[in-house]
Amino acid sequence: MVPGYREVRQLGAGRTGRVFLATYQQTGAYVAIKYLNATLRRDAEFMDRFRSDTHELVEIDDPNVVRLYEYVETPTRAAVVMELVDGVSLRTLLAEHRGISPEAALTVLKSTLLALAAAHERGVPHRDVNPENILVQADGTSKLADFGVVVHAEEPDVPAGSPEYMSPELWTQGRAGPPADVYAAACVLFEAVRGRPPYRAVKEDGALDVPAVRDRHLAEPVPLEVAPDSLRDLLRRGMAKDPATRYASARQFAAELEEDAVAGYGPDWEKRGRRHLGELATLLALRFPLARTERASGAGRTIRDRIPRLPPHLWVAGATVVAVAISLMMSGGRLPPGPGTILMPPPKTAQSEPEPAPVDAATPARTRTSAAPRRSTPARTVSPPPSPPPSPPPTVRQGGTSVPRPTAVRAAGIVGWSGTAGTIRVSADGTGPVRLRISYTRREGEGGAARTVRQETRTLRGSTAYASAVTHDPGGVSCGKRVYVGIVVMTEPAAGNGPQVSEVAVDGPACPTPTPTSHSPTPTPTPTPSEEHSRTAAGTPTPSEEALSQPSDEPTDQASEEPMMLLSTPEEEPPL
Ligand SMILES: Nc1ncnc2c1ncn2[C@@H]1O[C@H](COP(=O)(O)OP(=O)(O)OP(=O)(O)O)[C@@H](O)[C@H]1O
Repeated sequence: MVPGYREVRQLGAGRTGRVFLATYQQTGAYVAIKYLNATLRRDAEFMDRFRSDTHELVEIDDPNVVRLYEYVETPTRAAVVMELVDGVSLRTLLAEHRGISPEAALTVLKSTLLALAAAHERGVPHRDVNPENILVQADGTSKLADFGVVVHAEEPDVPAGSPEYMSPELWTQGRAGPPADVYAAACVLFEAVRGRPPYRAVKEDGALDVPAVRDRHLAEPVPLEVAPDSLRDLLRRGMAKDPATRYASARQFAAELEEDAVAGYGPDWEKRGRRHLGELATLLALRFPLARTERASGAGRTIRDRIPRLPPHLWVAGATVVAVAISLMMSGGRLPPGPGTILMPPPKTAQSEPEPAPVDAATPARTRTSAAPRRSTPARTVSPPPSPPPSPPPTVRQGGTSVPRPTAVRAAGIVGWSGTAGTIRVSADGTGPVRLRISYTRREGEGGAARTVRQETRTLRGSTAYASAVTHDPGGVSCGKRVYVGIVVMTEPAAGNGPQVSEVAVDGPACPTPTPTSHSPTPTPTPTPSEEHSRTAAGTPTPSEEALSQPSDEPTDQASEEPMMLLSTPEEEPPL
């Protein structure tokens, strides 16, 4: 294992290695660690190139790129320590939902192209852009992972990469570079809207027919006829067979995408796209890396104990909120109990416990490239000593390289959620930036599915304890109807207690009672016991709600600097 980190559980394994969820021991911040597999480690050419790429990659601090914190190489391991993205891959999302809306597909593509532009401008191609390497978060933003980590094919004469996304010049001349990345990104756009890659061919046994896929990339026209009109130009130029007629750069592709998207879908296209993506990702929240974290380590044993006593009407399920709420509980979330808080029972079937992570603590670190957030000095690679020292060096960095110190978010919580207002509290172990991703949901009645009606992102910085007020217009409620208005809060870096969710019932006004014949007075509706835990849509705000209310809270998907109240005294830390 990488010195200085504690591995929590395996997140998955692909063709290039295994990925673990881990914490940085000094701060408790979550990270993801990828161990490159033996095939890659034995490939001297790959390793030389990858080592040199990491010098550039650690310097890239871009919201569209999964941040690379450290690259650590020992005689027996090569590990990439990176930002943990609490989300799902675009591959998983597409497998569940088939195609996504053109706006959502364009949103993902724009982020991917901006990530590529950031890396290309530092001279680093990605080499394997495909839906597995694009990670989508609950707020609909996405990040590109795995720069430079590309596996060689087992078949002879097949270049490294993923055949369904490989450009003609990569097939014929092995030329990986920015144009090939642009081509692959356009293939991802096609797959996102159609639910399948542009060129597919399978053998009788169901395995990919690689030579047939190659031929189709080389000779078959781009299947534009099955793509929405507004995407055709982008696909035509993005997937041009000749790199000279393709977009000149990822940045140019992104700029033209913006123009076409505005022309085709209006100025709000990205807001809608992100909202759609966020909804789809949120439905898969149980698969987020932090969804099972504390349960896996045993800390979730008292899940039932943490469920506040709720009236029966609050034990209701809407698809989105169920998913998030279950993930919250499985991650050991502790919501402040209150009448407006909704929590779901844990699933009936137990999830299997994770495999213990491989431990390699005795192996001395030999090469280490690292980045601390906002570090300005270039990363350095330490040359391996002639022979490993007899005992492992302390986890202190060799050669003066620094270790990442991302601010860890200890906990987040939602206090006093009323459907129209509430306060999000966040405690962190440092003053570095913490992004709050807030989604507001609404369900029509008990059996209704939750819809995300609004999302916003805020950035908190400069303190270790925050209270950030939110206000929300839950919309109208018809007479005699009840809706459930929810708030889902995630942080980046991910909070130690996982995503937070709270939901309240909001009742519409009483319907007028029909009085067919007489002029007898209309009976006053008697409040049901459950109404003690609801508030009416037209209800008068309580004094505390008034105190929290802010002027019109326009929906925004843009990151914004949040004016906030800083809590400086320890007792004012969130009650989490
Ligand atoms: N930085 C990260 N944060 C959160 N999850 C991650 C991160 N990097 C990878 N994962 C997840 O870990 C799992 C394994 O990833 P890995 O990159 O090894 O496989 P892959 O991308 O599916 O395949 P390949 O190795 O062929 O690129 C995937 O589910 C992926 O979504």
